[in-house]
Amino acid sequence: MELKYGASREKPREDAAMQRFRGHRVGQFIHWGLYALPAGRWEGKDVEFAAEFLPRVAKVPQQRWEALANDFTLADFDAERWADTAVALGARYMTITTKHHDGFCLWPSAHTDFHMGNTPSGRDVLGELVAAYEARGIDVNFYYSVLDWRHPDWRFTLENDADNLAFARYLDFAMKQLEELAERYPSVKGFWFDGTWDESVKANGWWTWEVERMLKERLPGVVVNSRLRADDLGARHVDSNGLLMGDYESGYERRLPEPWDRSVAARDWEACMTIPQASWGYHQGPWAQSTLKHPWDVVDMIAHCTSLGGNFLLNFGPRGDGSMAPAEVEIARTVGEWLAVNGEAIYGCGYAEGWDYPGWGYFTRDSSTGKVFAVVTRAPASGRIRLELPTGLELVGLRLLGSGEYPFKGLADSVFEVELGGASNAGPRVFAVETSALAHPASEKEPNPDV
Ligand SMILES: COc1ccc([C@H]2[C@H](O)[C@H](O)[C@H](C)N2C)cc1
Repeated sequence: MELKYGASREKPREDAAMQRFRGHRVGQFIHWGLYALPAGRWEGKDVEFAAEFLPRVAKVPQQRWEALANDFTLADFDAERWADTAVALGARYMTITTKHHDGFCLWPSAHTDFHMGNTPSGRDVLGELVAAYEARGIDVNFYYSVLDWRHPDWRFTLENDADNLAFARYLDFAMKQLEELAERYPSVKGFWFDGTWDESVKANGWWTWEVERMLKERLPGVVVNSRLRADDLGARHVDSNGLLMGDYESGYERRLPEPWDRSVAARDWEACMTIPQASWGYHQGPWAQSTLKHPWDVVDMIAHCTSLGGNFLLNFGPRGDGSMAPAEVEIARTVGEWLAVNGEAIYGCGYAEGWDYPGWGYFTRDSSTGKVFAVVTRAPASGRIRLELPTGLELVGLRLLGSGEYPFKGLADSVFEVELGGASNAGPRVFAVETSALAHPASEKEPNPDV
């Protein structure tokens, strides 16, 4: 159907900026704002919900929430140290909450009084972060919440002309803030929009289309997530013709494509994930701190995303004083040490066409060399894995990344067995799989009676 504000393309972007984003595969998400000060606790009680939702869940009066800005002293905030955690993690990009749902801005915005300029330090947090991360070769993306609980013209729904007039003023305010971000920080590589699920935004698909157009005009190459977009009819992420809006699908929030489904690889996409079970902002309570993910589970998620051509954005919630949470830094370090040895199977890699899902982990393929990797994240109880190659190929070599050649046994045409040899304390093993065409044409694989 004819859409004015639908998808701007039918196929994935292939320009250099998008190829760079796609090849990053691993990013560091950061949620930081006033919510890090109470950190999930209000009036002495733990509120067992995402820390960044505290003002809503605990029904904090607006003035009391705004007064937190006076305590936002950045006593222990050091952009260099944050950037060092991204290096430790092996992240190639970082996405920072410029403004979350409470409306507080991490930059001195000219369009509101609720920003860093009106805090004791007055520091431009975004400016310091952009400098520190880019000094380490790490791209910076901006998260921006369209939803704004504080702005008087925000509306969840549009019930009457007064609502429409107010919300038009709000959209104008938000457009001005986005123009301001593009103006002040022109090296930013992407925008991650959030807070676009309400009826008010869905009824203004034109505005979401305009935002994408404005940003791409001012910042050529900039990457925009699908979560910004609504079309003429209010369809989100994917337009009413079934085409992806924005440059990559960003619907995977605290979840990955389950079950593993090769059709996901047809699009660019990114999954974002918390380290605690369910809080993006730092939550000090045992409700959050007792649920931190194991580094090897994070590695499994990274390999899962890569095997389906997606990026993985792991979230960090710095504490109210600006220090990173030690437990999160430790997880970053362990994951980064794994990536330092095995990143060859992740960075610049994607879906391995023709290689079936093996069950014990994932196959990935280097998008430029075609080299295939086997990432064993769920070693079978037998201690051995079966490598089933695409028909017509034979296994001529296995190289355990970080060590060297690895033995295997041929069981039949295109089926090989690999003895893993006990658990590895260095985390999931990765093999580079070298193959060549079978000397004799292999018989077709046994037909699978279940299909
Ligand atoms: C359940 O409804 C939600 C869940 C998460 C969100 C926000 C989180 O605060 C975080 O910013 C995440 C990326 N976003 C979707 C918003 C609404």
